[in-house]
Amino acid sequence: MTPHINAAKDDIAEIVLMPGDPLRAKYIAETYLTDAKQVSDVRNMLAFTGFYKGVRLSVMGHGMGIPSVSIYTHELIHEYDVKKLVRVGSCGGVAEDIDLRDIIVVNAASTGSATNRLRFGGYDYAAVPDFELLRTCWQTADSLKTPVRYGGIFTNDFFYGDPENLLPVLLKMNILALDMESAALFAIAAENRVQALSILTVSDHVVKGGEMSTLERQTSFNQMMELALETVIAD
Ligand SMILES: O=P(O)(O)O[C@H]1O[C@H](CO)[C@@H](O)[C@H]1O
Ligand SMILES: O=c1cc[nH]c(=O)[nH]1
Repeated sequence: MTPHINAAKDDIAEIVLMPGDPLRAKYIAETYLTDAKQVSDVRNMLAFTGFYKGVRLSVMGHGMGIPSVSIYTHELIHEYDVKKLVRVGSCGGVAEDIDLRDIIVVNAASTGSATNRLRFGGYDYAAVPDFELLRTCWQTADSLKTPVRYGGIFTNDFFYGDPENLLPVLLKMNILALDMESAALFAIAAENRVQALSILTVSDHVVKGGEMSTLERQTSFNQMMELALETVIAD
């Protein structure tokens, strides 16, 4: 057990799917896993373990922002020997040709957070997902015929009140969307030699407007969940 996870060591699988929202974790477990049992509830950051098509895996919320995802992924890797972490999150669309409900598979995550720079001795770290997992996801999306966009996102420390110069540079550099965790997830995975991937659904568009309801965010990311689940069992 850790300060933030009260599962017994063997109660967490080597593969963990991670939405920000613990209720989305509950939804995934109830909808897709067989023999799912709740294995952690500290701070209501619910975790479940069960089977998807015979493969044992866990689903756990990671909360919002880099500090939160960093705590949970650190504990999962160091105390529970987790080897594969897949974020299944929401994001804010930025690029003009991105629409509400689009699925984005992140192939690079820039960030304004100082954490990766500190981790990387003051240099600019290129935060990328695990290539094998990314390749499996690409093959899986192809075989499921799931329309997916691949591209760079920006992991933001702000949800409200972005610095004024942020949006223009994101548009200039063809950043597809904003989230608040992927860049740290990729760096932590690389540092610990485990695999990470981030699949996001566009829940709102910061330039064009429009947003999904809270209930929709909790429950209607099914295509993304199926892509993530089929990817981890194929990898
Ligand atoms: O829906 P999740 O996975 O939490 O992802 C996005 O939503 C939260 C902000 O509302 C941040 O965590 C951001 O990364
Ligand atoms: O990080 C996020 C997620 C969804 N929408 C945003 O604007 N930002």
